[in-house]
Amino acid sequence: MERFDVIVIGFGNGGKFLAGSLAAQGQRVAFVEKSDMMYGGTCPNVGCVPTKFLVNRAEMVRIKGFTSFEEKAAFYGQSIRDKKELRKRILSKLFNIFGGNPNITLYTGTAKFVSPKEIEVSGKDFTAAITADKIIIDTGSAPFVPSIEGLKECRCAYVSEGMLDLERLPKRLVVIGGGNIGLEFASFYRQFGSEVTVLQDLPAFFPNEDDDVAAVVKETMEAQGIELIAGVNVLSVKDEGEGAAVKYIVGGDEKEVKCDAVLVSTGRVPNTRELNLGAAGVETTSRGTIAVDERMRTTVSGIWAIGDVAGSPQFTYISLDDARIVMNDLNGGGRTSAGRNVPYSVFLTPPLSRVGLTEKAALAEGYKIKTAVIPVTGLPRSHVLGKYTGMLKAVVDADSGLILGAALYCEESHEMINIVALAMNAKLPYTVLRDMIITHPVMSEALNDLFAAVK
Ligand SMILES: Cc1cc2nc3c(=O)[nH]c(=O)nc-3n(C[C@H](O)[C@H](O)[C@H](O)COP(=O)(O)OP(=O)(O)OC[C@H]3O[C@@H](n4cnc5c(N)ncnc54)[C@H](O)[C@@H]3O)c2cc1C
Ligand SMILES: NC(=O)c1ccc[n+]([C@@H]2O[C@H](COP(=O)([O-])OP(=O)(O)OC[C@H]3O[C@@H](n4cnc5c(N)ncnc54)[C@H](O)[C@@H]3O)[C@@H](O)[C@H]2O)c1
Repeated sequence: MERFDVIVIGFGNGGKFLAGSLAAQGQRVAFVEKSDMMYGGTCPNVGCVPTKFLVNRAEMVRIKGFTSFEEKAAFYGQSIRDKKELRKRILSKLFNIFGGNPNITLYTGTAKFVSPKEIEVSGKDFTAAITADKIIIDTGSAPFVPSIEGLKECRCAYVSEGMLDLERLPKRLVVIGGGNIGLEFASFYRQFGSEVTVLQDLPAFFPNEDDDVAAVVKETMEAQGIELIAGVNVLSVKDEGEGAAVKYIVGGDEKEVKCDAVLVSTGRVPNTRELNLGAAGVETTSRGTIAVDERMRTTVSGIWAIGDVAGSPQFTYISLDDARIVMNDLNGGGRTSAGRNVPYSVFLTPPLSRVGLTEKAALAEGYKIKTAVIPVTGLPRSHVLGKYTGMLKAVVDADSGLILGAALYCEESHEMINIVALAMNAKLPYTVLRDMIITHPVMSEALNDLFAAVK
């Protein structure tokens, strides 16, 4: 059995950071990744990067002025092929990222606990037994597929990963599940030229936003031609000719929608099944995620878990931040995940970005608040881009003047939101953003206007 100082299971963003950082400290690291198609984890291969590549390509349909479905379908097919090439380039770069590092041994195989300090790795043509006093689990998550009649057998039903390889543009796409994945795919497929219907089980879309923000985003998506149907119970998905028929109930009525492809985006479940956690005594939560404390320590001393598998917010930068917390813990620091401000962006057209509390959440938490809401129309950058859609909203603590949260629904909001998050993290009063000198003509100037409107 080969002995290491640390075993890192899973080549996600956090795992990559830990393997590199620990090796730089002179520790001998065994780095285990199950698939040679997944170096780098979900984000660069089948998650953030390919989807945002397609968001960007879909935007070009308008710029290039394609009008017929055939032109759009040809451009879409080429974009998927370009995306596949991009993945190959990223994969080979990530495979070689630790090449020549004498402190890192990369195993391409599935890791399974044999005891709290021993791991068996099963690769294509080898089995290895390895041991270390410290083990970090970063095995991520996989799509959850609900038990809907006919869904698993349906030839044209896909989860996000399969959909990202589909070279034929569906004329009609049905999306089951209106979360981040469902809405982003709905948005870029619509721009590529598909007719899109999103079926959401919850009574409303954007349940984490205030009603005024949710209404503007919904109206905009509908104006773009995306059909958003909430409060739905999907009954069945059946092959029909080359496509499928999806039956559902809404408001007591049974309905049917026909389509060429079905995207199933109904959430993701943690990858724990193959780990044989019982052999190590590592406990899981009622949601199936690995139970961790605020330092990402599991219930077994010497074993940590990070990212999606540990039930953290499912973002690649949180996998990284969890890893920073583990690194800090290993070095004797006291950093925890408590009170972390987690901004995020949903890459719609335009993107919807959020940080902190909504108005309704702030009131529910007992804050005395001031708010500001401004439209995007009239901002200098809007004129430059010719894009006038959206709104911005901020919530401020009336007593302290600190920013409690913001929703930015506008072009470039995925960049702007990090400025607001910085101000919140640094505990700056809202007046700092109101009065800050900001270059021109950029979308961030809107932060001057937004915080000037606080009342
Ligand atoms: C379509 C899509 C779009 C997304 N878009 C965004 C976005 O725009 N921005 C954003 O921040 N987040 C986005 N996410 C979420 C983000 O990709 C994930 O939250 C993030 O990748 C999780 O990182 P992780 O380190 O926890 O796990 P992962 O990146 O999933 O890495 C886990 C790795 O562990 C490996 N593994 C699993 N089991 C084993 C085992 N037993 N042995 C060895 N290896 C194993 C897996 O093969 C995988 O490579 C998106 C996700 C999807 C699916
Ligand atoms: N831009 C980003 O940062 C980004 C983009 C994509 C994904 N992600 C991450 O990936 C994670 C997974 O995304 P996701 O969209 O699969 O999950 P999600 O949890 O965000 O959304 C799933 C949605 O499907 C609905 N649903 C569940 N079962 C259903 C059913 N039977 N019928 C109809 N609707 C149903 C749920 O109510 C929910 O709204 C997200 O949590 C997100 O953090 C992030």
